[in-house]
Amino acid sequence: MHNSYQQQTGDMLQLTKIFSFETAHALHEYNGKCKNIHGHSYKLHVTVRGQNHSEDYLPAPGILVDFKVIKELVQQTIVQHFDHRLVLSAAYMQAHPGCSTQENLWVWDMEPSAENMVLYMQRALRAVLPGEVVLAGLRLYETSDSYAEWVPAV
Ligand SMILES: Nc1nc2c(c(=O)[nH]1)N=C([C@H](O)[C@H](O)COP(=O)(O)OP(=O)(O)OP(=O)(O)O)CN2
Ligand SMILES: [Zn+2]
Repeated sequence: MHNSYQQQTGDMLQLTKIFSFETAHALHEYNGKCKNIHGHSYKLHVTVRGQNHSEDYLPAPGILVDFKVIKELVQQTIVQHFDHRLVLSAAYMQAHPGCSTQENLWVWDMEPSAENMVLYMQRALRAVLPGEVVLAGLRLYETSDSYAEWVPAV
């Protein structure tokens, strides 16, 4: 008899935690309304998986990594930095110098598109994740029907 977590199938055990934050941005050289400063209620889905899949089940306390640990790490490395911030590229700032007086401004070398944000987030998070888990994916919803996703190379 096998327990619920069966190595024989080669199945992967993953955990996902979802975060929300509000960020304003603009896309330099974008041909459309997103060239102007506007905000999104972002949703970030953070998925981790275990490094070691040799057990039929997880011994007590039965968890891969505490959801609380993921929560604290993501809050510290991502949410705190993005929430209620205005993210603009250096190129955008050069074209719109008046924005520099904004107290919550965060200037990036790159454009703060969903793609570049998720790339930044995977770098930041992979640097702090505990050894027993690896980052298996990040999905950043900019709107309810648009998201950028990072998945590791196989
Ligand atoms: N590949 C990407 N395309 C777009 C990005 C992005 O980050 N990556 N970003 C934007 C805007 O910042 C914003 O997301 C657009 O929001 P919104 O206008 O609400 O989205 P839609 O165009 O899908 O909404 P409609 O209201 O249906 O026009 C644009 N593109
Ligand atoms: Zn936008």
